[in-house]
Amino acid sequence: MLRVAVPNKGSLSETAGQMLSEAGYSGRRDPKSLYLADERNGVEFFYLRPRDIATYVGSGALDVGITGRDLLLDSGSTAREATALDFGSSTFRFAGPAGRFSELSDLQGLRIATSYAGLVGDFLAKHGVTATLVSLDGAVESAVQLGVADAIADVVETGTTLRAAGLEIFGPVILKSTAVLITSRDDVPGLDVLQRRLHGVLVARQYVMMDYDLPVRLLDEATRIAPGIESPTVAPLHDPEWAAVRVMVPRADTNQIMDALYEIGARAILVTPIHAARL
Ligand SMILES: Nc1ncnc2c1ncn2[C@@H]1O[C@H](COP(=O)(O)OP(=O)(O)OP(=O)(O)O)[C@@H](O)[C@H]1O
Ligand SMILES: O=P(O)(O)OC[C@H]1O[C@H](OP(=O)(O)OP(=O)(O)O)[C@H](O)[C@@H]1O
Ligand SMILES: [Mg+2]
Repeated sequence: MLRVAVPNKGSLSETAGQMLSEAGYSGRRDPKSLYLADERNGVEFFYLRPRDIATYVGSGALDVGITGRDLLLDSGSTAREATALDFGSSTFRFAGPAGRFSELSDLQGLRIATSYAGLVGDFLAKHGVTATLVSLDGAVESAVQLGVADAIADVVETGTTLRAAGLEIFGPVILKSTAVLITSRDDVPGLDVLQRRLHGVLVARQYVMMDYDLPVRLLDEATRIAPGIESPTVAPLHDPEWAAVRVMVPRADTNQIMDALYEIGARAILVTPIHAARL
């Protein structure tokens, strides 16, 4: 059985569970369960703290896991990123009292609070800055007001937490993070199926199916607007001058593509969601 680590709590937990469920795997009913055997799919799920997942996967105790790229790098584990999963996106940034800092070298000799000492320590060393890291478990934004640090380095999503604490970001982007599938071996039986299924979920979320009718002479022009993954499916209509076209388009571009197709003469343009995909 493939042994998979899944976040049991925190920002990544709910969406990771949803993705696995959309990929056809069983999910735990009790949010406190730490283990589930999905016999039908040949997979065992271990629900662990996201921060610990890279350690389990890197050691070989578990085959694959879902965690954050920032947590993977912070852990120093030998596990590697196999697939980016397109949720739980954030940036990792330095922040300090509004107006006080403008560049990385301003941190020389100061105290930086963070829950990601490995990641921040590596970044500072690479850029030749020496600072004292103050390791905290969370709610790092309060560290400056409370006087235990001069600046912080933390996850920023909307920036609301920073602003509320009177802080602003400065200096280079330390990391762009997202949820990732990690592994330390390529030869695990069942890993390819898991990856293909998760990729299918991403495709189903990122694309919609578009159907429309079009005069045959306009097919090339329409294909330039919506080329699809391989190429659109074209079927004849009873009227020999018209065709029915079916094509996948990126969900985010749906309305622009519909407008452009209508403009050149497409009619009966219909959009439907994709529930599952295997490309
Ligand atoms: N707004 C966010 N806040 C925190 N983490 C986020 C956010 N958006 C994405 N993430 C990602 O979630 C992961 C953090 O996992 P973690 O378990 O620490 O979640 P958490 O929401 O901070 O939970 P907790 O603080 O209760 O432990 C990191 O990879 C981080 O980049
Ligand atoms: O930019 P924002 O949208 O405000 O989100 C970022 C905040 O969210 C996370 O905190 P979390 O709720 O995980 O608490 P924690 O700091 O205790 O982990 C993170 O550590 C930041 O504090
Ligand atoms: Mg947190």
